[in-house]
Amino acid sequence: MTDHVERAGLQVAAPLAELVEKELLTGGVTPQALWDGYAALLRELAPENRALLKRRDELQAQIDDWHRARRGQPHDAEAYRAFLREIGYLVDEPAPFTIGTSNVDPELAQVAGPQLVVPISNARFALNAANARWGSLYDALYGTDALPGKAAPGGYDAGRGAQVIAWARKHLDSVAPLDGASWADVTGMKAEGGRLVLTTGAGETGLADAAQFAGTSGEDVFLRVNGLLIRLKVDRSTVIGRDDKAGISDVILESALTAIQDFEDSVAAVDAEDKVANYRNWLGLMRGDLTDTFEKGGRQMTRRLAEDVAYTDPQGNEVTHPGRAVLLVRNVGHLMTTDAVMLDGQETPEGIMDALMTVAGAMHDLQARRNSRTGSIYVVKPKMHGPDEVAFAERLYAGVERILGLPANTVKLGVMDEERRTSANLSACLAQVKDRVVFINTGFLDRTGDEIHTSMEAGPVVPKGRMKDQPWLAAYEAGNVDTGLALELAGKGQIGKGMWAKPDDMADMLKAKIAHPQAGANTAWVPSPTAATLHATHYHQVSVHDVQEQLRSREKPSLDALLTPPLLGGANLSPDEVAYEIDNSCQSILGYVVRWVDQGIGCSKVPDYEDVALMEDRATLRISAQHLANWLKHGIITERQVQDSLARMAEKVDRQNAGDPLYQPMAPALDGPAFNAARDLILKGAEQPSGYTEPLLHAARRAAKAQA
Ligand SMILES: CC(=O)SCCNC(=O)CCNC(=O)[C@H](O)C(C)(C)COP(=O)(O)OP(=O)(O)OC[C@H]1O[C@@H](n2cnc3c(N)ncnc32)[C@H](O)[C@@H]1OP(=O)(O)O
Ligand SMILES: O=CC(=O)O
Ligand SMILES: [Mg+2]
Repeated sequence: MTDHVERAGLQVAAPLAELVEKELLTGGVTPQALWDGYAALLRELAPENRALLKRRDELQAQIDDWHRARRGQPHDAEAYRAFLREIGYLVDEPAPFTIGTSNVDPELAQVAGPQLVVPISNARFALNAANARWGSLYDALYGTDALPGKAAPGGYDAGRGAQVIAWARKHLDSVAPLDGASWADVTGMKAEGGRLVLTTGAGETGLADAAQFAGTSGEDVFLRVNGLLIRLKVDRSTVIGRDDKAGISDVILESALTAIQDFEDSVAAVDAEDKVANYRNWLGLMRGDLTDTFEKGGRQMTRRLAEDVAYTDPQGNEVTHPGRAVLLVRNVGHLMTTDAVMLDGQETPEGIMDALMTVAGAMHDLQARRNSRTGSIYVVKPKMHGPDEVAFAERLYAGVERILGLPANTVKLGVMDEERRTSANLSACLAQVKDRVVFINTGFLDRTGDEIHTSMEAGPVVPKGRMKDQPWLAAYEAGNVDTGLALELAGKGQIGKGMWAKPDDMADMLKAKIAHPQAGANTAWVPSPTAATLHATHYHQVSVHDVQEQLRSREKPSLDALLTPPLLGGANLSPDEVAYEIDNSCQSILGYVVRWVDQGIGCSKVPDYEDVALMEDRATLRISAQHLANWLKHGIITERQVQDSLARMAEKVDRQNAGDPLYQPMAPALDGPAFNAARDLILKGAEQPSGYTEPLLHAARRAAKAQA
């Protein structure tokens, strides 16, 4: 274990003490004030944190007993609802209130657009995410499967280029139409008398909606569609601009309005060294001086944060527009403890450490205001169960503000709606943070894991692929939007939707993810900058504001629908279906866990059973592990089948990773920390707290690090 030093009665890992004392603090906060405040906060809150986790376990035990006693009987929605109310899982609706969060940047409060998520552990990616505010539509279309076919290798493929240009022109015709002409006819563009004048073969024309003209920079033209900027880059010196009638060399979209720098499910951080490296990346982003030097395409390059974008508006004013996404930071949840800070010989809650360290780091931005122009600090809090846990978060961040001398509610909170007890009591949860909440996001991946775990004893659940058709999911997604609208979150923050987990499948994303703005969400998660740029086109097509206005009057989904467990019931599964499901889940569990445990990679593109690259993180792992644990418990599958599948799938995963020089094969030994963790996640899945994967993953990664 890392050396510890004593600070205000705490045992603090030496690298963390060094970070705090030499780099982290600003705004007149002294190390002594921080350590004193931290110790007092821990004495007050750590016991409460433990009590909240105990309460989770008690409720789960009562729910398990209820289901066991009714095994084989049909689901009785009324009795179940009454029972959940009696045990305190369901609480009363709060007294009427509305959300009162203020000082929120327009990227969260007013404009609808994509939200990118990125592991904080990778500086190169973290910088890229910040810079993903702007992305080339031409590149996003050219280099992915968004359009049929593929670019021919070696140099610019003019045929592919023509496809890209045609798509982009058609898109502009649909979202920024011209008066009686097509963008494909345009041969020149100029600003004249505050209007955009476009030359075509048939003469001059303008935008059908003149207000969509946002300005110019040199020959470049800026349009604004539903609040998002589109830059038509004009450069006849490039291969594309030279052959383009209007000289347009690229169409650059305002893409990731916001990005979440993630300390949670996409990273593998298990000790003080890992945490400090991650805090340092966040600090660099907040100071604005983070850089990363790496080799790409045989060339050494250094990545740094992008500059703002300047243009002249139609009235002739010089405008500076952000060049970077507004960054939020996702802290860990309430579950895990850390030995980076010990109190009275005990590990302390990691969430308390994250709160203090990430908010202290973000204070560097409060002067410069390069991230938040309104002087806010945006924290995302995951995996909270119900109003008491949200109230605890409120006290935690209020306590952090006091220690750091920040005005109340400087810290804004994004609440992940991703545990069932939160979805079922969402208004009561938000009442606890009503002046700080800045987003509610349906983290449907964790939510699916919790759905399975909560009803573990109720019976076997449907196959993973059928989860999305279950009543609870529709009620959850709609209920989140309806609650956000009813509490007047619109205009003050984000009503968000979940991740697109197939980073290589952009054609499908283009078709499917328009459903998110159409459902009234003013943001939704994407896994990469390219996906952000393509998803931005959906917000051009859909006015989320108009959708939200229409949704206000719809009937709220029923609580009973939300609480209907996704059970298989009498449905029969063929042996082939069962076998496929086991192999598919074992393969994805192994594929993810082996990189997590052996290499400390918390989020990766894992080739699935059919070699399709899927984004896997801890939430997708939680689903697969809980799913198999549930089928095992109810005899749909046997332990023997799981063991056999794990052995076969380990060989498959070894083959899929054969090209990675750092990879340690799991077969034939099948007894390394990674393989054992994967097996335990299934065989001991039912007894993991809320079905979480962190305890087993952390233990295995620490063992692997110790072995190395
Ligand atoms: C349930 C939940 O909690 S979901 C939230 C957790 N999930 C995430 O955070 C997903 C984030 N995404 C990722 O980590 C990555 O996209 C992965 C791991 C899925 C795929 O990574 P890779 O295989 O390396 O991606 P790929 O090779 O397609 O792209 C690499 C390029 O895209 C960039 N990139 C890819 N994803 C991201 C991202 N999320 N943010 C910033 N840049 C990114 C890389 O920086 C790289 O560009 P560069 O070479 O110029 O630096
Ligand atoms: O955090 C996101 C999720 O889907 O879980
Ligand atoms: Mg989650």
